[in-house]
Amino acid sequence: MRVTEGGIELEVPGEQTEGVEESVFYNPRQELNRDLTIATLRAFREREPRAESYLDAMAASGVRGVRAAADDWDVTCCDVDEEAVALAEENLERNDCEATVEHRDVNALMHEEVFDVIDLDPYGTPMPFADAAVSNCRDLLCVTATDTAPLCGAHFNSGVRSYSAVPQNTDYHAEMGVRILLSALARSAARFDVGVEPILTHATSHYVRTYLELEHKPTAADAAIDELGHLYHCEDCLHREADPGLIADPLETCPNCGGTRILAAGPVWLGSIRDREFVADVRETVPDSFGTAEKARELCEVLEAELDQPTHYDQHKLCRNWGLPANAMDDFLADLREAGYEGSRAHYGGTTFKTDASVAEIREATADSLD
Ligand SMILES: C[S@@+](CC[C@H](N)C(=O)[O-])C[C@H]1O[C@@H](n2cnc3c(N)ncnc32)[C@H](O)[C@@H]1O
Ligand SMILES: [Zn+2]
Repeated sequence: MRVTEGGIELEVPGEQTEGVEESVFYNPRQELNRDLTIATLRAFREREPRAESYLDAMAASGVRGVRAAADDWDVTCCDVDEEAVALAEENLERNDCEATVEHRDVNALMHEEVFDVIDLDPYGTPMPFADAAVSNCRDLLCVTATDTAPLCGAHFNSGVRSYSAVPQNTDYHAEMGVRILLSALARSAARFDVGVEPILTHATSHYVRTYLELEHKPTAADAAIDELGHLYHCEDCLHREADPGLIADPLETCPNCGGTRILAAGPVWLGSIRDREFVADVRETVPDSFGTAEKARELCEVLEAELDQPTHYDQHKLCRNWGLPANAMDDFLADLREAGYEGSRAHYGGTTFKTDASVAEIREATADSLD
């Protein structure tokens, strides 16, 4: 079947069912991910004009590589699957794009060649590719993780194995995934004296995507490790605390409700998940012609305003826990701000928000409007 995306045309094996293209080599549900990738590459090149080479490490149909090549990146597409490689070659040719195509295990390729930008887009966890990628990527590492159940603690053992960290299943599960992934990538990079700075990260429908600016310097690696810490979460009242540093000092009793059902997670990334200015640049770079332009810009806008507190709340879950009806999110946030706290929406869902107020303070600040 023929697919058009971001101004390029692809031929992929598969069928269109009810308007949705289904193919092992092309996932239409990742178009937002790819549109944001291209916008990020454009914004990043403005920031780092030296960046020229882009490795589409798991090319499949070659869609990322073709789109990057159409934008004048010096592209290498790699895939271990023979059919995928043939397809990527066809799709490059169909769009008059030039790129090097490699049929091999991308871990071997990354250990042999250095790239300015590496894009990891595997099925499931990216961690088997992290060492080769962080040590052989010069400037920008783009990573997708689709194994959200292990990342958020729903598949606990698998999460511990893949990420060498303890995830916990909480009401902020997608954000738990973001922070577990960033922690594991920061620790992988640190082993090669590389520091990571997440300049854009989002959790969207069953995947996490992050863009890490790399600095090859021991002190930068130390700075990234300084962003790690632990989270303690009360299962009874949803009170949570962030504990910076690698040595955990877990809460035994909840300071809010006195409960003892406390979950401890970590090491997680407690730092910022994006650079506000960079995200604004990405938003301004998204052209109207992209299929997901509106969604991509909206996501950037929310990310720009999102507070840096390491865990978001879900207004509906809080209200349910309190046995109170939820009101409009804007009124709820206005109450928080009126009481002197910071409050923002969060990109994890329509009822999610961030604040510097504790659960008890949120309840007090919003009580009059909810009763
Ligand atoms: C999720 S798909 C990539 C989708 C594509 N990047 C896109 O945006 O549509 C994952 C691809 O990784 C390839 N792959 C898996 N292990 C690999 C390895 N070790 N080296 C290179 N490619 C690999 C698979 O063959 C598959 O085509
Ligand atoms: Zn509690």
